[in-house]
Order: sequence, then C-alpha cells, then structure tokens
Amino acid sequence: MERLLVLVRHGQSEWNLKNLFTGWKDPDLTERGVAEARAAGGKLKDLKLTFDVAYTSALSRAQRTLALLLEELGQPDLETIRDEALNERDYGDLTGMNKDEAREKFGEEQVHVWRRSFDVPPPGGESLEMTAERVLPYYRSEILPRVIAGERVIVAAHGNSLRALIMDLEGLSPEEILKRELGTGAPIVYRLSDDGSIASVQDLKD
Ligand SMILES: O=C(O)[C@@H](CO)OP(=O)(O)O
Repeated sequence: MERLLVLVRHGQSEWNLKNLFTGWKDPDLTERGVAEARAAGGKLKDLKLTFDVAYTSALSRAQRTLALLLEELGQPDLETIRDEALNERDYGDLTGMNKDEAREKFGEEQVHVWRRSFDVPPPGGESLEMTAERVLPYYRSEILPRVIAGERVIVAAHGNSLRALIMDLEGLSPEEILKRELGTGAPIVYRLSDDGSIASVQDLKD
C-alpha cells in the first residue's frame, strides 16, 4: 500500500520579502509567493500525485499556498483541515523586527541560534523544541494515522513548524536540524513504511 505524505512550506510572504520575523503574524503571499504555490502544484501534477486530504495552519500564507497548489493540481475542493498546531514558531519579541537589524543589535551568532537551534527560544517566543511540542502530537494523532491507513496526505505549513516535524520524521540531531532550511513553495515527497518510518524522500526544490 502506498503511504504518501507531502510537506510544503508556504510561498514567499510579504514579510519574507521585507526580511521581517513573522511567526504568528498573518501577512499575505507576494506575487512571487503565489507563483511559487502554483509551481508547486505543477510539480506534483507532473508526478501525477493526487491527495485524499490536506492539512494546513491557521495562517493565511499557508492556507493560500495550499489552495493555489490544489487549484493547479486539479483538486480545488479537497478536504482541508486547518489547525494552529501547524502554525509557524512564535518569534515573540522579535516578531516584526528586521532580521538584519536584529543581527546588528544582538549579533549574527545569537540570531542564528534563535532562528535555527533546537532548544533556545527567541525572547518571549518558542524554541523549535516548543514548536515540536505542539506539532508532533498533532501529527501523530491526526495526520500519521490517516497516512498509515493509506490516505494520501499533503501538509502546507511553515519553515519552522515543518522543521520540527522533519527533525522527528528524519531522526535528525539538534546539530543536523541547525543546518536544515526549507525553501518557500518547495514540496518534499515522503513515502512511509507501515510503521511510519521513511521509505523514500524526494525534495522537489528548484
Ligand atoms: O520569520 C519567520 O517566521 C520565519 C519563517 O519566515 O523566519 P526564519 O526562517 O528566520 O525562522
């Protein structure tokens, strides 16, 4: 039985373009982000993939990415479940701050640690570990059972909420996840074994 799980980060957002820490704020996609979402649908269509259910966050940049992707794929009416458990990591006091200004203010290394480490939260925000504490239970209780049952599932979410899931899925160490980046609008196609472990991964980034 095929067990298909596709993860895709939202297309470029207006705050990505402005290089601002976004977290739980809700900017829209840029025109480039819209194009990336449609292109992601095209890549999946070229692979002749279709889905039985979709999951996304409570934030519109992910929801619109999914809707545009599904429209391109020819599945505009696919069952779609939205949950804030899949929201981006909360950047706390850094939210809305320009990332270059943050580097000037706090130093390159400190900002890198806040952005990409596993267990160091930004001031007033969530570490990746804290993000995983809401993403993983949701994945294990709501998403994984449907994948194991043979439903083809796509999840459109965010850079860090997906990094939290990928760290668990791929068994990455805190050192390995530090280096893992997700491109905007780049689907990752996982095929899972019956125990939920990975049988194959295909990264469709450009
Ligand atoms: O600002 C954010 O919410 C995230 C994703 O855009 O940024 P970073 O990639 O720096 O974690």
